[in-house]
Order: sequence, then structure tokens, then C-alpha cells
Amino acid sequence: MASRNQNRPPRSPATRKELGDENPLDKRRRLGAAGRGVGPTATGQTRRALSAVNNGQGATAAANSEVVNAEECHEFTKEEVEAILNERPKAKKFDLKAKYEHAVEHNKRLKLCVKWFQQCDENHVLDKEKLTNSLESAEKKCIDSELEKKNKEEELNAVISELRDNNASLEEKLSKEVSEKLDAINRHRSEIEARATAEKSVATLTEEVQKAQQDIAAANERATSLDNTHKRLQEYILSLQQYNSKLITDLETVRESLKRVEKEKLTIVENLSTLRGHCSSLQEQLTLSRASQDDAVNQKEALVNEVRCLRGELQQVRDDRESQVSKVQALSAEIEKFKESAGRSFEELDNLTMRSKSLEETCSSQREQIRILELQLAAANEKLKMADLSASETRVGYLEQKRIIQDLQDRLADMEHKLLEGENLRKRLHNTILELKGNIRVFCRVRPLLPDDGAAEGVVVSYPTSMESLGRGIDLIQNGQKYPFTFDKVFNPEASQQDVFVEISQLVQSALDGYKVCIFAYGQTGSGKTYTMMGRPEAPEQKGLIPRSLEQIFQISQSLQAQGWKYKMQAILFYVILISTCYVG
Ligand SMILES: Nc1ncnc2c1ncn2[C@@H]1O[C@H](COP(=O)(O)OP(=O)(O)OP(=O)(O)O)[C@@H](O)[C@H]1O
Repeated sequence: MASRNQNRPPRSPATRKELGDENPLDKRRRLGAAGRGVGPTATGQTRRALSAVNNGQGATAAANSEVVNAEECHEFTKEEVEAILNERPKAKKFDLKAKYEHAVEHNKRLKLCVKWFQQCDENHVLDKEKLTNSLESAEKKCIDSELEKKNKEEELNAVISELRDNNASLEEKLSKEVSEKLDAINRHRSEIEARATAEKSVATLTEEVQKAQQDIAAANERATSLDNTHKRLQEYILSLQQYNSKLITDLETVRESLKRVEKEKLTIVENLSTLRGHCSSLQEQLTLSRASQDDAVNQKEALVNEVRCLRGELQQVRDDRESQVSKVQALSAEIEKFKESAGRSFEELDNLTMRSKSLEETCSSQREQIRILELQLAAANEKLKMADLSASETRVGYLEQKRIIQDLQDRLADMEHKLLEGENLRKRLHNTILELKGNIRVFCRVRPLLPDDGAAEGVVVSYPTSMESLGRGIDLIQNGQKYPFTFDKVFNPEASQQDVFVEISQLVQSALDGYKVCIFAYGQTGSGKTYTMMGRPEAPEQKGLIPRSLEQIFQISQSLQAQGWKYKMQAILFYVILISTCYVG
């Protein structure tokens, strides 16, 4: 059977109050312990839902007795009461039996409802009695507590008067203590200052401590980083070893680029020499133009002197002419006088006319001379102008040439600088490669079998073909056991003198770059040391390392001399120590 309370929607307390049918259970809760034991729950009965009230129909007769017990304990809500009151028979109009049954059922429920109301009323009466009892006891308690309160008030007044006395004495004490406190404050201030200085010193000390701690931490970090770098270096060494083998392959490409660089260098050197030739020709031109300029200057000076002389002569001639003209004027005045005096003597007149004619002739010749001199002066001036023009032209040309020479000298210096830089870069790269390859390198050369060696008894030497030791490893086989060896390079019997020299030539280049280099051969008697170092001079392709190195040294030193390098070679003493197994050069 489903619980009714579960199906019924919850009712708010406000609705109950509106209805005036406050739930007795709520009421009991309000009253607390006083309300307990009153009402149907006090008997321990459980309150169950009244299914007959809700359903109205379909309740079986067998269950009715049980339902009635439960119905006696049921609590009615306002809606339920209204539902019961408003309930109308649902049977058909003339179904009297059904109507009757419904009326019986309805009547039963109404009775239950009335019963429940009566019970509630009884409960309310009981509650009221309880409440009046408790009110009386509470009033008694209140009177007792008021009496107690009065007693306590009297006690408290006595205590207050005592406290006031105490307060006055305490105020006196307080004033004393205030003065003491001021002293204490002053002392405290001085202590604070002292403390501040102490704190400062503590702060500096803590800073120092922190610094020291930081230093320690940094040292620890450095130690760990050093450990790490040590590990990394070990790893790096391993990687370098791998890288070294890779470099050997890269070396070929680098060598090619080196050759290209050297070719470029040669072209630069050629350009440099042509530029130098051009520069020298320009300098010659410059000296020639300087000489021509000097000539022009000398010519100009001579012409200036000549013009000065001619000007002097012209001035003199002009003076002469003026004196002659003044004389002619005087003579003509005399003639006039003579004519006026009416011909004193005709002879004198003739003489005078003769003299006058000759004077006029000299005058005209002098005029001619003056004209010629003026023409000469104009020509000399023209020449002077021309000389000035040519001098200024030569000066301009000279300046132009000087500028070109300066340009060329700058370019030359630039080229030389670039060449020097390129050479230094090449040196550094070359020697870095050599350092990467290893400062100490050991090569192994296996000579071919000679007729004197006799027939070979099986294979005693083999060359591993693995990538790791290709061209670097050699296996010696003795009594069926293999002994592997690894070198920087292994030359097999087919390797030519040139092949060996290719490896050595880089060291010779290093020696020319100013690094100290030592090459020596070591091996058993008859193993081919002399052949490798000296070779057979009669056959050019079988020349050894020493003649090839010397050739390289002279060749490169000559080519580098053009770049301004100076090599000083001294044959101090070339030791060739052949101590049966060792060859030191
Ligand atoms: N790579 C080679 N190719 C051809 N012949 C060789 C080669 N190496 C050495 N020989 C020959 O082997 C012989 C011995 O060589 P070599 O005299 O150079 O040996 P060595 O080590 O200088 O001996 P020792 O220590 O006694 O002077 C010579 O006849 C030489 O021509």
C-alpha cells in the first residue's frame, strides 16, 4: 500500500494558519516536552494514510476493518475536509444502490473527520491546561529571579563603591607609572636606535651571508656545469672522433675549394702585377708631364723677360719719338721764325729742310720700329697666354694623373689587404683542418712484395672494408689469428708516391704558414722508409717526400714573394738519421 503522504502535495504552514486548523503535530513541536504524550502519537501508534478517503471506491470489504483502525489515526487537511464536504455521488441518476453505497461511505468518512476534530479539540484543552501550569511556574520563577536581582544589585553597588576607591588609588599609581613609562619610552627609543644599528649590521652580515651562499651556489652550479661540460666534452670527443672521419671525406671538397681559392689568388696576383705595371707607366707619364710643365714654366719665364725687355725698348723708343717730335716742333717753329724773318738765308733753309726731312725719316723709321715692336709684343703676349693655357692644362692633367695614381694606390692597398686577409683566412682554415685531423698523425704504408721477399705464404695482410675503418684499418694475420690495427690513414701497396705526398703536402703548407712541423718515417729494415722519404730521383714519378716537399716550398715561397712575403731559408744541416729502423728528417 502506497503511503498517502507521499502522494499528497506539501502544504505550507501559512495555509494551515489561514484555515485555523494547525496540525496537532506542529503544535506539539511548539510546546516541546510539555506537549509530548498528548494525542494519538503518544500511544506509539503509527499514523497511516486513509486510502478509503482518497480513493473512495474499490476498497474491499476484507481490508475495511484494518483501514478503519488506520482511519482513526488519520489527520485531515483542509483540502481533504473540503473534498469530503463537497463530494457528490458519481453514480447515475437512478442508480440508487450506488448512491446509497456512496452515501454510506461518505457518511463514514464524515464521522471519521468529526471524530478527528473532537480528538484535536481534546488535545487542545489538554495543551491549554499544560500551558497554564507552565505559565504559573514561570511567573513564580520570575518573582524569585527579581528578588535575586535586587540582592545582586545591592551587592554590585557595594562592589562599585569599592571599585571607585580602587580606581582613585589606581589613578595615582597610573600617573606614577606614566612618568616611569616616559622614562622607559626614552630608554626604549635609545634601545631602538641601538637596535636599528644592530639590525643594519645584521642586514649587512645577512647580505654578506647571502652573497656567500650565492657564491657557494654559483660554485656548486659551476661544479655541476663543469661536470656537465666534462660529460659533454666526453660526448663531444666521441662525436669529434666521428666528425673526424667525416671531415676526412669533407677534406677532399675543402681541398678543391682551396685549389679554387689559390687559383683566384693567382688571378688577383696577376691583376695586382698588371695594376703595378699600369701604376709605373702612370708614374712615368707623371714625371714626363712634370718635365714638360717645368719646360713650359721656363719658357714662360723667358717670354716674360723678353716682353719686359721689349716693353723697356718700346718705352725708350716712345721717349725718343717724343723728344724728336718736340725737336721737330721746335724746328718748325724756328722755320716759321725764319720764314717770318723773310728768308735770311736759303742755304740755311735748305739745310734745315734737309735736317727736317732726315729727322722725319728717322721718325718714320722709328715709327716703323715701334709698330714692329708692338707686333712682337702682341705675339709675345699671345705666346704667354698660350703658355699659361698649356700650363693650366698640364696642371689639370697632372692633378688628374695624381688622382688616378692615388686611386690606383688605394685599390692596390685594398687588394693587398684583401689578399693578406684571404691568405690569413686560408692559413687559419688550413691549420684548423689539420688540427681537427689531429696534430699527431700516424700513417701506415705497406710496400709491395719484392722478388727477394720470396713467395707469400697465404694472406698475411688484409684491409677492413667497414665504413668505420675504411682506408684507416689494417689486419695482420698470423697463425690464423687476426690482429687489427687502426691508423689515421693506411696506404696499400698500390699507393703511389704522389698519393702519400698529397697527405704530407698539407703539413709542408703549414710549415710555410709558420707552424712547426716534423715528419719522420719509422719501420723495420727494408720496409720502405728510404723509398718513401727520398724515392728514386731518377724516375720523376717515384720522387720521395723530401724532394717533393722542397719543390713545394720553393714554388710557394716564390709565388708568395709577389704578395710581399719574404722567406729566408737557411740550410743549417739536414739530418738524415738512419738508425736501422728510424728515419728522421
Ligand atoms: N712502395 C714501394 N714500391 C716499390 N718498391 C718499394 C716500395 N717501398 C720500398 N720499396 C723497395 O723496397 C726496398 C727496401 O726499401 P728501403 O730501402 O726504402 O727500406 P728501408 O726501410 O729504408 O730500409 P733500411 O732501414 O734498411 O734503410 C727498396 O728496394 C725499395 O725500392
